[in-house]
Order: sequence, then structure tokens, then C-alpha cells
Amino acid sequence: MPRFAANLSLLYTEHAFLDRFQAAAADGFDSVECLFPYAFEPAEVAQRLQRHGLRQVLFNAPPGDWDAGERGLAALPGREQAFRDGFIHQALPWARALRCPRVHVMAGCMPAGVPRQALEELFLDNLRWAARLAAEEGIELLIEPLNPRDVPGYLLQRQEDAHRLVQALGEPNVKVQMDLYHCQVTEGDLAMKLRQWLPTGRVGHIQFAGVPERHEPDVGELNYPYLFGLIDELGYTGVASAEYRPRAGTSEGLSWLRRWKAGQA
Ligand SMILES: O=C(O)[C@@H](O)C(=O)CO
Ligand SMILES: [Mg+2]
Repeated sequence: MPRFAANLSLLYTEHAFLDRFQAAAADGFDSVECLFPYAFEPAEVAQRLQRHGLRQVLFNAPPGDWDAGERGLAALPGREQAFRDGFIHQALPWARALRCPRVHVMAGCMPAGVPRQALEELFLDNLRWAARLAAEEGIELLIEPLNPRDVPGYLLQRQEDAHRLVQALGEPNVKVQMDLYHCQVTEGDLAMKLRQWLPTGRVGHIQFAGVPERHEPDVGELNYPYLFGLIDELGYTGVASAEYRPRAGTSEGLSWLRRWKAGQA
């Protein structure tokens, strides 16, 4: 059975952020992730993890000026220093403090007038630099294709592009974050995509949500019991994280988890 984690930036938003750890543990999760923890102190988040017996499995490196529309800096010309500062002074210390083994590095949205190849080259340079620092601490970096309906203009939209870049980079601690919600919106044919990409060993983390509204996995067009079974069958031993916007209450919407666990017992 995949190890399920709860994304605390999207789940449990009925609670203040620091109280979401307790709520996730009470519902039976043993692992959590979040997007950006930087408004808090690493020690207070580490304390919540410890108090509730949780493992932090992922968070994102600083994405730049989110309110101004930035969605990552790693492929943005002119933002090299900001990316590197954020990685060294925020992402790495946070990963250390939370003993978190993975950091998602967002590429950014394509600026007008810059050829895609130049952006990819810059992305690779920044990733290589960050990957070598992260490797010294046993940390894995992830890159994630995002769908163009939610994040127009994002550099990485398709699984094949993320895998091509990870292969070109050749750093063993850089992998793909395969978000099945984004993948279904952009590409569809999810079972075949899982069969194509999981055996490569380049998928370092999975996330999921219902499509099209990004609610619970049992709401919408996808058949998650089948997909979870396939993920197991393909031998994936990593984490699968619930990254969705609950329709009406997080705990109330966890029947997909209860059903899956009952079926596995
Ligand atoms: O899918 C998402 O939105 C996240 O995993 C993420 O990191 C980008 O915001
Ligand atoms: Mg995601």
C-alpha cells in the first residue's frame, strides 16, 4: 500500500497551520508535507512533528514573489541570486531542522521573449548547483510538471519534459514529482503514464487529487482505487500525498482513505 501523506497547505485549512499537524495525526496520517513553511519558525514546526509522531516528507523551496505571480525562480533569468539565496538560507536549513528528505524546486513561468532552451539550460545549471549541495546532506530535489489551466505559462507541464531534464542532468538526487491531478488535466491516460514512468525509477514522489475540481480523490472522473492498486503493482515504495482542496471538511472527506485501508486489512 502506498504510504499516504497529507499536504497541510491544502488539507485541514479549517485549523490554524500549526494545529493541522495534530489534526492529520488524529486522522491516522503518519507523514505530512506542505508548500511553503517559511512564515513559521523551523523549531516550532519540528516540535509539532515530534509531538504528533509525524514525518515531514516534502516542502517547497522559496518560490519568489508569489503575490506578484512568481511560481519558482530556478529557470528565471536575472533571478539566479534570489534562487540561490533562498535555497541556501531557507530551503536547506528548513530541511535540516525538519529532517525532511525531499525539497521541491519550482522552475517558474516562462518570461516572454526568452527561448525555451535558454530557460531549460538555466534551470539545469541552478538545479545542478542545488543538487550537489543537497546531496551532501542526503536530500533529494524534485521537479513537478504543473497543468496550464492552474499555472499558465509554467515551464514544466508534461511528464516527458521533466524526465528528459532529470536524465540530462544526471544527478542521482534529482527526481520527478508526479502529481496525478496535474498529469490528468494536461495529458490524461494516467494508468499508461504510471506504467511508463514508475519503472524508470525517476519518480521520487506522487501526489493526487480528484479531477477536475481538485477535491477528494473519490470525487470526479478518476478511479483512484484502481490507480493506487496499479501504483502498488508497479512496485512504487515512495510516498503518495493527498494534495487536494477538501469539499466540505477534511476529516469528513477521508472516506477514500478509510475504504482503502479497510480493503487492505
Ligand atoms: O501541485 C501543486 O500545486 C504543488 O505540488 C506545488 O508544489 C506547486 O504549487
Ligand atoms: Mg502537486
